[in-house]
Amino acid sequence: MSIEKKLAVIGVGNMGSALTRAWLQAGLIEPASICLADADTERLRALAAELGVQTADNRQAVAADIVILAVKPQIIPEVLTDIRNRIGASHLIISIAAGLPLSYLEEMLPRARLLRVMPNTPLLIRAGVAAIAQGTRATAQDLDLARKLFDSVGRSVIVEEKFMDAVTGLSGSGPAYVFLFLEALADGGVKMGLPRQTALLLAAQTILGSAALFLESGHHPGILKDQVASPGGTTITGLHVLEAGGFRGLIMSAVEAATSRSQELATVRPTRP
Ligand SMILES: NC(=O)C1=CN([C@@H]2O[C@H](COP(=O)(O)OP(=O)(O)OC[C@H]3O[C@@H](n4cnc5c(N)ncnc54)[C@H](O)[C@@H]3O)[C@@H](O)[C@H]2O)C=CC1
Ligand SMILES: O=C(O)[C@@H]1CCC=N1
Repeated sequence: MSIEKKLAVIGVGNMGSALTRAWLQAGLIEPASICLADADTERLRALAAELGVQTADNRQAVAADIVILAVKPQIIPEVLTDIRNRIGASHLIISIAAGLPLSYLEEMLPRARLLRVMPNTPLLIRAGVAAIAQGTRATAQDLDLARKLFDSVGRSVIVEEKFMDAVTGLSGSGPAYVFLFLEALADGGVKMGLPRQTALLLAAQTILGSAALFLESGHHPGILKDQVASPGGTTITGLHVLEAGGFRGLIMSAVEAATSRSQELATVRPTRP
């Protein structure tokens, strides 16, 4: 199930390179149909040589049907200055920049069809999740194409744009919270005498298996938690410590803070190019 379009990725740092690799590994697009652009020419050259794709500067790269904007939100105005004169109604532009509203992009690129997407890094192993919000000029076919792109590397959901900052605070940033939890879980095991590698494997498979059990069973997480906690046993003793330490509240506050930061990023962009 490949796509026949030409695709450009502008900004091939953590997320732009992850997307490119993942789409190639998924067989969604041929290397010859991909063009990458990045201000860091050394990184660009190395990645393109490894993946067998073309490179260009930002202006040339947009000789493509689909353009992924994968630079930091603060850099987007600079990139738009480079490309805006070359962007027309034939272009589908997909911005993955945190916080940046579709209204701004639609104003800057007055003819392009636009989508705002928030993916996450597990897409590298085709286990990502991406939320997609539709711009006013984007069509149903554009949404279908975006779903195809992001479903090929995990799952996707369509959301109203007003939810994108919360999505960013939850699943966009979420992998980092989970890695922190994974590391801490393993650290606990190491403190109790387990070898590091064994502790990391136990922690990782516990997180993976628990998430899969939730998704496959369809049970509320509280029911699944209760099934682990034997009366008077070890789990309820551990849970008490987490509750006393405000674990749930802390996680909720992290999502809230990251969401607020995403909202802030909508306003810190430099002035109109
Ligand atoms: N890292 C993540 O997990 C996620 C990131 N995002 C979004 O993806 C975007 C990129 O984030 P990261 O990949 O983490 O950042 P990054 O810093 O790793 O990559 C940004 C890339 O943009 C390049 N760049 C800088 N100025 C440029 C210019 N004028 N023209 C072309 N390229 C330029 C840099 O050289 C770098 O390679 C951000 O907008 C972020 O909000 C979205 C979802 C998840
Ligand atoms: O930290 C960030 O700003 C980006 C957006 C979501 C994940 N990483």
